[in-house]
Amino acid sequence: MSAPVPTGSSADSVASNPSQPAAAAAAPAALDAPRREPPAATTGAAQLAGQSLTSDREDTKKRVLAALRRFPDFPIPGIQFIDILPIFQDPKIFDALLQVLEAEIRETLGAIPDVIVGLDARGFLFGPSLALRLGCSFVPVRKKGKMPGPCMTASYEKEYGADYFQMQSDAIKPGQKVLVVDDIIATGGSAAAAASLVNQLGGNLVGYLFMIEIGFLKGRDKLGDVPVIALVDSD
Ligand SMILES: O=P(O)(O)OC[C@H]1O[C@H](OP(=O)(O)OP(=O)(O)O)[C@H](O)[C@@H]1O
Ligand SMILES: Nc1ncnc2[nH]cnc12
Repeated sequence: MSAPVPTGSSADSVASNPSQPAAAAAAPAALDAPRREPPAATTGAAQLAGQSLTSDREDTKKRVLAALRRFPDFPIPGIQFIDILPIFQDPKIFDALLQVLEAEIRETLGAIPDVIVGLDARGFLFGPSLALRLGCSFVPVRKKGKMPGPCMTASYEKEYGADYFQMQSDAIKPGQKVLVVDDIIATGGSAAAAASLVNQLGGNLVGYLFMIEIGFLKGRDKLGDVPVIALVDSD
């Protein structure tokens, strides 16, 4: 059942799976190049650049948290609804968000997925943009009855109700690496249903990505043993 979301927006935690390898970005050195330490000035510059990337990322998380609006008792009594739409009204925040999400995917997965699966409807707001940045496909999971042709269906329960998700039966090729993307993970019911559809289609689920995690609902416990990236925790 539902519990109200705390009103505070203090923490800005990344909930990446720490067991995953970071993407090694450095290009391999030429085989016949002599080995030598980089000059101290280069090391210092690289460190500064790294620090600046980290602080940019923390800054983006703070801006995302600050942009959220909270509405009590929507869509039903007892739910505090987190409204993400202001993020998309500000192109600077939206762009910074995409940049950080892309970096989180590259670092956590260490590879680019073949397909981003976005969940109806708010996963459609940024899933296709992320797919373009990564150079991978975008495939939607939609609420039942919206798509033509043969579809697979999964029922699920979420924080404020129950519903059915569908995917077109040929949307994913067997073995494709799939990342499930959505705006918010609350109870995890929606994301778990999307994962079951991906599995039914023969996809290889490599992880999940959320902008926001409502941590106290412990939705990630439903998601099994793949990396779960959540940019900020709303608790
Ligand atoms: O973790 P859960 O408890 O499953 O809840 C999370 C889901 O709920 C919201 O979608 P909603 O079904 O309200 O659809 P919408 O995007 O069309 O508003 C949200 O966008 C997630 O998809
Ligand atoms: N509290 C919440 N706010 C916004 N979207 C949600 N989806 C599930 N729970 C939600």
